[in-house]
Amino acid sequence: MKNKGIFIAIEGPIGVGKTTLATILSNHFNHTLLREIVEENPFLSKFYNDIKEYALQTEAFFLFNRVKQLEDIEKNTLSKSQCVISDYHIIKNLIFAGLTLDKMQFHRYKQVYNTFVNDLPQPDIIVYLNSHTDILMKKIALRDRSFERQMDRNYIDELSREYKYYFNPLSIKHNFMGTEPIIIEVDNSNLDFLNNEKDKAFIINKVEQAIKQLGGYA
Ligand SMILES: Nc1ncnc2c1ncn2[C@@H]1O[C@H](COP(=O)(O)OP(=O)(O)OP(=O)(O)O)[C@@H](O)[C@H]1O
Ligand SMILES: Nc1nc(=O)c2ncn([C@H]3C[C@H](O)[C@@H](CO)O3)c2[nH]1
Repeated sequence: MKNKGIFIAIEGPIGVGKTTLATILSNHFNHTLLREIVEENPFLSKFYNDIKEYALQTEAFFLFNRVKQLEDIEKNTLSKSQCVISDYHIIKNLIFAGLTLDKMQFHRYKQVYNTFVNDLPQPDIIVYLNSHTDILMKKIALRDRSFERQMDRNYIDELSREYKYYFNPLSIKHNFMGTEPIIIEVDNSNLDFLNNEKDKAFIINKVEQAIKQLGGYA
């Protein structure tokens, strides 16, 4: 078992069920839950009204918040051999920024991203969730966050496509700063981790297997 705590991240497009699954897993394993900030981002509702105009501020805010959260989690939790389950991976900054920034902005943003992310803790295991766009749109509508009410189906479609690109097994090492986390890819279009015990046991078992592979204890 490594000296540091195991770091597990859940990723996938908007509304796929990251926070739901991260909460279930952190309760099951009794690990620290790291949740992304959402409502605290002062640009998000303006961003959804005018993506081009507010993209740079929005992406910068998300990036620096996540950098701070991950620095804190390294100092206060992982370095003390405690495990963490996070409802995001910092790679999502690149995935979103690649869609929302113009070419020159994205080029500069990537330089800043690389500078900061190099020193941050990297997850050992990533659960990558994906679902059909129809299902994502339905979940987003059911959750009914005010700033997501006009969510563009094409935006969700493009995001899902970008996620597939970033999580393509052939480009993992390149896209994840040279690291090779264990990736558990699950299409949860027809799974319900929250209400169906069999589905919940299925995903917990997958994570337990990955932890064993790392030589750790769940
Ligand atoms: N397996 C599931 N079956 C049915 N509904 C689900 C399931 N998982 C999550 N939900 C519901 O879908 C909505 C989105 O879930 P959640 O907030 O966990 O997604 P998320 O990926 O964290 O979203 P975001 O990207 O916006 O942070 C919530 O209303 C949640 O209750
Ligand atoms: N533009 C942009 N960049 C990000 O890094 C990012 N991370 C999350 N989000 C949006 C998606 C959900 O509406 C909501 C909750 O995930 O916040 C983001 N939007």
